[in-house]
Amino acid sequence: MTLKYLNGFGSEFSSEDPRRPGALPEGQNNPQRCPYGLYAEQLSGTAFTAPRHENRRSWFYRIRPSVIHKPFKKSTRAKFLTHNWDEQEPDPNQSRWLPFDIPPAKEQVDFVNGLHTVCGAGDPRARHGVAIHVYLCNRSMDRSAFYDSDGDLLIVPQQGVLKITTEFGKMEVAPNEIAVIQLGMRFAVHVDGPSRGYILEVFDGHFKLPDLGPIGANGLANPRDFSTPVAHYEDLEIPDFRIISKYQGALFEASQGHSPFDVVAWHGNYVPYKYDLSKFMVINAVAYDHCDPSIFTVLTCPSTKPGVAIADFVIFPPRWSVQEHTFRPPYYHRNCMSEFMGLILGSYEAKEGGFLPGGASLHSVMTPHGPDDTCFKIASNADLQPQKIAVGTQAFMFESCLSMAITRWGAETCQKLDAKYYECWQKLPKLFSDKI
Ligand SMILES: O=C(O)Cc1cc(O)ccc1O
Ligand SMILES: [Fe+2]
Repeated sequence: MTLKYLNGFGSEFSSEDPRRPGALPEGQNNPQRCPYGLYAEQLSGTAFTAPRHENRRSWFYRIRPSVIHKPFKKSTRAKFLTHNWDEQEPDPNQSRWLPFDIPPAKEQVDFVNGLHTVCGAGDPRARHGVAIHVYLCNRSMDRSAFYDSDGDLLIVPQQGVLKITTEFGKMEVAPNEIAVIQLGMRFAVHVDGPSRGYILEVFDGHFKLPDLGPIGANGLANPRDFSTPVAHYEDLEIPDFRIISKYQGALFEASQGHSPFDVVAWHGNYVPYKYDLSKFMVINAVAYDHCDPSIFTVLTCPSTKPGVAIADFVIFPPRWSVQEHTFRPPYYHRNCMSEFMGLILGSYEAKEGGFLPGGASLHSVMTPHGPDDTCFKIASNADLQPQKIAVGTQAFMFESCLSMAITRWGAETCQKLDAKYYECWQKLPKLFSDKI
């Protein structure tokens, strides 16, 4: 079935399941009795009093209000989900992980159980911080839904299509697309087989489109290319349906006797959405020199300091490289921000090998990094013709102003950390001479 979507970013949407025309109350949010005997429920994504341009909320018209559930109890799911940033000694080294293993078919793992935290910083209780997780799973969530009370989730599938049922409706998210499920939104993930991807969780606030400054009114990720599901309800009595909440870094679950995906109509501007990365309008240098990668920012979660992001989601899309008299790959650098990178498809221009789809790297605050020796040699001697950076590649970066710690799972348990990563720079030659 081809799913329908509503297009736009930050828009006021309204949607009604076509099976119940007129379900959305007209002219008011809280009629004394809602159409079809539905309950009205508001989901607030910002403080009631947030300035109008930032205010986010949606109204659900649902078969039962969310409050009908038994008490939450501590959950034993997702053993490697953590916000304990003190499990390991701090490590300023360059880190690179080989592709994370998806569990074999004999171990049945769903999206929630398959959440593994790699690194992060901050505290959801102070509502400030980030966590970077990978999901490694092979079966669909069954009679359960998940929501995050700590932050927004930006989900980057690398292998396998995610079929995400949300309170707002359904969306399908394939590799090279992303989904954002914001604070508190309930969802369940169905998969067709082995599935792997990355998740950026931000505790501070919501993702925005970056300002475009002199770029003008159009470019980068265009608002009309973001897609939000349309209302779709199920009216199901299900004994012991589990609502799983991530709350203050731990998982809790509550039992209820019905599906939470019972929203017949909704309206508002606080919604889940997806975006196809191939739609990104790439802008870059067309004369000389290497632009900073902020030119590829898809979404940003700003901090309170102007221009400084709690986390940016940046991609490295296929594009033409045309700069004259320029070393075209990423420059060598040390950054006051943390750079976590992953690879969705293909290969990354600064690394010839070792950085593979489904793997990752972390270059922490002020940790030096840049092209490996092979890349340096090739790029320093290349004939600078216009060159297409191959279609079928997509690396990305979660860049954060926070100094992130690696978890025990990331450092040890996953057994994917490449102890030889540093070697890729050791053969960089000394080229210094007395000739200019
Ligand atoms: O380190 C990286 O590979 C990411 C990156 C890419 C780039 O083009 C410039 C700076 C930068 O940090
Ligand atoms: Fe970098």
